[in-house]
Parts: sequence; C-alpha cells; structure tokens
Amino acid sequence: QCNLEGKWKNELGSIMTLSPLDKNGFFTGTYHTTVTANSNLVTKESPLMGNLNVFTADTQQRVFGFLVNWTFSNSVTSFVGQCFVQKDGTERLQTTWLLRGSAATEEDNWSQTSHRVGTNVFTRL
Ligand SMILES: CN1C(=O)N(C)[C@H]2CS[C@@H](CCCCC(=O)O)[C@H]21
Repeated sequence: QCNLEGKWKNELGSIMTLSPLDKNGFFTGTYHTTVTANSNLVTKESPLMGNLNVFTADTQQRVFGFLVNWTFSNSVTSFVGQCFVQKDGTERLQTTWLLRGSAATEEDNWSQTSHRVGTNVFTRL
C-alpha cells in the first residue's frame, strides 16, 4: 500500500499522474489543474519530478516531495507529504505546498506576494 504510482485527485479538481518509482524512490509525473492564481488559460499539463524517501522499509511511514514546474505561468510549486492508508483501505496523500512566483527585482523578493502556502489532500482517481 501507499505505492505513489498512478492517478490522484485533490479537492480543487487537480489530477496528478505519477510514474513508477525507481529503486531510489525517484519519480516523474504530470499535474493538470483547472485552478490557477493567474488568469492564464490553463489547458496544458505541467511536469513534475519528485522523490520518495526510502529510508524506512515501512511503506506507510515514508515521506516524499515533488516540484511542479508550471507550463502556463512563471511559477513553481513544491509539495512535501506522506501517504496514509485509511481503515477502509483507501489511500490519502497529506501534503503541504509552497507556490513561488517571480519577483521583478531582488528588493521585491521579500514581498513576493505570490508566495502561497497551503495544505492539500489527494485521493486515488
Ligand atoms: C491548483 N492548485 C492545486 O492543486 N494546489 C494544491 C494548489 C497549489 S499549486 C496551485 C496551482 C498553481 C498554478 C500556477 C500558478 O497559478 O502560478 C493550487
């Protein structure tokens, strides 16, 4: 259980498709969203790459991280999280994310208003 490979959805309607993981826990994938912080037309999928920490043999105690490189805006979002198996066998990815937009100048960097942070749960599609 909690093999990350496959299709996941979140409450915002985003669809995430993750590749098989290699022996080091590396994976790639795509992220499709209909929700965006800017008005750009959102029709393309965005690539992601990430790692599952394989330190522990207990697959339900493993943590992961991945980065989505948005194809329709000048921004990236990093996610960190852990997979949990419910009593009924369904899996949930509890994540925290950080969205980074671009600052015009270094002076603006500290005030970059499009830093957004949040939490988000994914379930299998
Ligand atoms: C759709 N989303 C989603 O499924 N989230 C968990 C949050 C964190 S990434 C953000 C979308 C950012 C799109 C790129 C941009 O607006 O700059 C939002």
